[in-house]
Amino acid sequence: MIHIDGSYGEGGGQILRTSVALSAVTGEAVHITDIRSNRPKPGLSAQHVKAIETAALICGATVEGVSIGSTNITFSPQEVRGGYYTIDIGTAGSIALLLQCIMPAAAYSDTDIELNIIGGTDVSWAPSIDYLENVTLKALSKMGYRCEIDTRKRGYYPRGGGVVHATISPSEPEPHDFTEETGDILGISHCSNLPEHVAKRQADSAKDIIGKAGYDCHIITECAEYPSTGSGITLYCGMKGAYVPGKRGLPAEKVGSRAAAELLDELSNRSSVDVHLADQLIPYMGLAKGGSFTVREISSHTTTNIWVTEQFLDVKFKIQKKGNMMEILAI
Ligand SMILES: Nc1ncnc2c1ncn2[C@@H]1O[C@H](COP(=O)(O)OP(=O)(O)OP(=O)(O)O)[C@@H](O)[C@H]1O
Repeated sequence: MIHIDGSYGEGGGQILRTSVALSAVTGEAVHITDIRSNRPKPGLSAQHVKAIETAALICGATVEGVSIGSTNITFSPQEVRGGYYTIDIGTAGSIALLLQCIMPAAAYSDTDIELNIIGGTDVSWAPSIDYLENVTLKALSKMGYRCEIDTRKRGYYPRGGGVVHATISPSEPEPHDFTEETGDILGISHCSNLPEHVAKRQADSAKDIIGKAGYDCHIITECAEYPSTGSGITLYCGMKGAYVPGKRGLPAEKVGSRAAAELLDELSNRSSVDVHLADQLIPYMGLAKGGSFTVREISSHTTTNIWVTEQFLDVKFKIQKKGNMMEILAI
């Protein structure tokens, strides 16, 4: 059994998700202690419990200590099984983060895994569903990963109620050397149960800033009446993205301009991936035992994910400076 100190590095939810994911892939049981000790409310929250339970469901794992507030769990997996699973997170807990915990192992199933997930699609401190689809999954497809996402309803904080259908097909991760991709900036600006001009103003202010920086951009707007109320914008270009959720009291123009500034910051150097994608690629590069990318800076999520991945897999990551960027290679 592998022991993981959950307080290592970033000490948040990601150590837990990556540990459970790689335990499910390798079949090695894992005991995780001091879970989320660097967060104001340590231990498992509802969305972490749901992620572990879903991982357990798809690989027939027995678990111990999986309840809200728990700081210690044991996860003992068996074989990953294909099939159709319905998962209700019950809150606006992030569907993208639940998938982060499931996706590595799901690729090792003998048949497709179909998931119908109810929860949050556009919430804070997590990738938006549009980021997952247009940045993360696009990058992973270059490594042979196969997952289709269909967002049927968006879910915003606090009610959630978003519905996403994900189909993951069997595949083996392959090494890929990511290089800078240029092109037009694309985006999706959306709102639910709010006047249509909210989505439009978010998009217009982003377009204005992006245009002044000399890029062409195409941002679609979406206005709907879903069970929850909210707004947000995701912009992307190549393997880089920026997501900003709307917030009561935050003008729609600010939401759009923040997303534009964030993406332009990522595009201002020749790196191949953005700071968030960098941490998300690590477990797949570990499984592929190879590949590389450049990024403008290394986050503590990335160094923490490297550490966790090295605990489970026979792989080493090398970090080196490359001009004004950092390069990460899996060996
Ligand atoms: N705006 C964003 N765009 C893309 N990805 C994001 C964004 N914000 C956060 N992420 C990703 O979401 C993940 C969050 O990991 P983290 O450990 O903070 O998880 P968490 O479970 O939300 O943390 P905790 O619950 O401990 O507060 C990381 O993979 C990070 O790259």
